[in-house]
Amino acid sequence: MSVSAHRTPAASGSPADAEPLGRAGIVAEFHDVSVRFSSKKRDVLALRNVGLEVEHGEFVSIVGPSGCGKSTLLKLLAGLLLPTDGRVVLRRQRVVGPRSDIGYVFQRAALLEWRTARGNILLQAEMRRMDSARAARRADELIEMVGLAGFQDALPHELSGGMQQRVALCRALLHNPSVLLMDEPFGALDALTREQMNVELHRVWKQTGTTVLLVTHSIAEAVYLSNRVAVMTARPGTVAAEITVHLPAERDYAATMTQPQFTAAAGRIRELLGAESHAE
Ligand SMILES: Nc1ncnc2c1ncn2[C@@H]1O[C@H](COP(=O)(O)OP(=O)(O)OP(=O)(O)O)[C@@H](O)[C@H]1O
Repeated sequence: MSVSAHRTPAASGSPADAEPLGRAGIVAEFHDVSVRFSSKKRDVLALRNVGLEVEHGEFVSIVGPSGCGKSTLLKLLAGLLLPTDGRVVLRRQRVVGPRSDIGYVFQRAALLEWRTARGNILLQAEMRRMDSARAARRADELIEMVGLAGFQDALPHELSGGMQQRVALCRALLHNPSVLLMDEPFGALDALTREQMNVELHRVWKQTGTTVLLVTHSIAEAVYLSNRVAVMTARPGTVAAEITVHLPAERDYAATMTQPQFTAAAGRIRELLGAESHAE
């Protein structure tokens, strides 16, 4: 199938542009980005003129109607797709192929069944040929940080869904990526586990200082976790509004849910999404 939003050639990734682009302090940039998927059967304009910037250390969530191109945005930043128009920039270099300086967490943990939790985390190190002693130290630190201590030798089937996602999170953070991309990482978990994972992710984000771009369908999750929430329109998706979340860095879950800053941000996002779902 020929698609105009090309999958990028494997194992490219070296930035073509030597001159740094964009502004210092901005890690990820989408400039006027459009993506069209064209095949004999279908022609889909998935994204239209998307503009978004993510600062170093920021936590930005992306919300929007189903099919508006949220996952496509993450794939563009990872270099797994190239835009039809516009420019995607990561760490001041244009994305021209798969980038190794990102971490990716998906809805399903996708762990190797025959490897222990620690073995799954260290897979990242093996694929990247990282120094094994350093990787092992980092894996142990992360296991401790996400509360998996005592389960490092468990096989995936011995872990709950939440624990499996913690393993996936450790695996994605092992190489200290410049951006952590998370695509509905807690969508398959029950509501209570999801809340616990939100609290843990917030703590891990504060501890590591990693820049995070999270795709979610949960307004509460987006507001609780983020500095900023980008709200997208229905397809062709574009960023309709950016809501800054004015919450303290310390966020107790239950208390946060009732804070006026939380309800104001969540209400505004709900309004914007409601307007979208009624749009033609
Ligand atoms: N590889 C592809 N080839 C053809 N069309 C694609 C491809 N990837 C995505 N699309 C289309 O692009 C649009 C955006 O898809 P995407 O998965 O980015 O949306 P999304 O907002 O993440 O959706 P959801 O919230 O339902 O997961 C959809 O219409 C989808 O069918």
